[in-house]
Amino acid sequence: MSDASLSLAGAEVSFTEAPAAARRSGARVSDYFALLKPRVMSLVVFSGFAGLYAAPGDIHPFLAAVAVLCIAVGAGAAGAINMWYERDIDAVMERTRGRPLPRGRIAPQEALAFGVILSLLSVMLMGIAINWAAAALLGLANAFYVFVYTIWLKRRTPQNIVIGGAAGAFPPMIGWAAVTGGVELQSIALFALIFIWTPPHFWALALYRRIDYTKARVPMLPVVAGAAATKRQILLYSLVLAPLGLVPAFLGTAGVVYGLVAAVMGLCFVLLALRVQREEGDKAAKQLFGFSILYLFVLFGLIIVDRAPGLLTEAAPVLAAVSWIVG
Ligand code: HEM
Ligand SMILES: CC(C)=CCC/C(C)=C/CC/C(C)=C/COP(=O)(O)OP(=O)(O)O
Repeated sequence: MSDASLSLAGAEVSFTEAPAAARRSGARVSDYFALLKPRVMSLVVFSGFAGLYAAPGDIHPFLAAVAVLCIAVGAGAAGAINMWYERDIDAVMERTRGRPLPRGRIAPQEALAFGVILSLLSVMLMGIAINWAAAALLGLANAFYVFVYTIWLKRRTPQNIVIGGAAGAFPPMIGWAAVTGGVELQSIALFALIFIWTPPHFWALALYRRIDYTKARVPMLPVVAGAAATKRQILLYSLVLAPLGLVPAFLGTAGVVYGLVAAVMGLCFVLLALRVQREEGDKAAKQLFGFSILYLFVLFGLIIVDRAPGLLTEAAPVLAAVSWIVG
């Protein structure tokens, strides 16, 4: 067993590498599943499906399911490679030290092989079964997350997620391309929505997890520029996001119900960002992080529902949640 320790901002941080034997044995299906970052993947799959569902044209339901599976596996595989590359910082951060690699449940080379093989399989399957435009976009998103965000930017600049966040904005565009075979203004608008949503989504979390990032020496904005500057940036992006959320309604990707809900939720987003700016503690930042996730789920949910009017009644719980938050 090897112990490692490092001194950061006056604090002694130590972590322990798991024994090699533990790294080789005992990996369960659940450990491999955890490598796919399943909770983040849920929203990736949802937004990818919304892009597919909203696109003009027909796709056989079986092929639609294959396309969504490819998006899910491709995104999860990128997450596995990200966890392989970041196993050193994941071992230091409280939020991530329970992951399979720092816990020694899976050997690093196995995680890497798992991620690379699934990445290649998802892109190949998308190309062969669906079309090569969707496959190219999936490969690009995967490479962007691994090479641009994880390897190049994350440890170098506080703008890491502004640029690298493009990776997570691809899924609706991939879903759209699975149906149409191309990229159009409407799918670019869905991409832009997630792209601008990502910085407030992540900086809200980074605000209340900044000790973790300081320990791990990751130059996230709250660590490098401080809380006040981060809060100003969050507000700025929220002010751009609120009107951007309306664009799918203007472009006809979604209807009036979507437009109204997007307006209300955009306003709530800005109000919460203002609260983050006013408050000293972490409570408002935690609320904004949670709300950011609800925001995307609801908007992309309504893009789906607007295409299938019969589903509107099934969206009642979501609308109830929105009115609860507004109230
Ligand atoms: C570079 C861009 C992004 C960064 C840096 C980022 C960062 C994070 C982090 C650190 C977490 C906590 C994860 C955990 O410990 O489970 C998180 C949670 C989450 N993210 Fe993001 N995120 C980004 C983009 C996205 C995108 C594009 C989506 C989906 C469209 C997304 C969906 C989610 C969801 C659903 C959660 C909640 C998971 C949970 O329940 O903990 N994120 N994000
Ligand atoms: C192929 C495809 C569609 C890819 C999309 C991948 C995707 C959802 C990227 C979003 C970026 C993300 C979740 C970053 C997590 O940050 P982090 O890696 O810094 O988080 P961590 O600290 O939890 O590891």
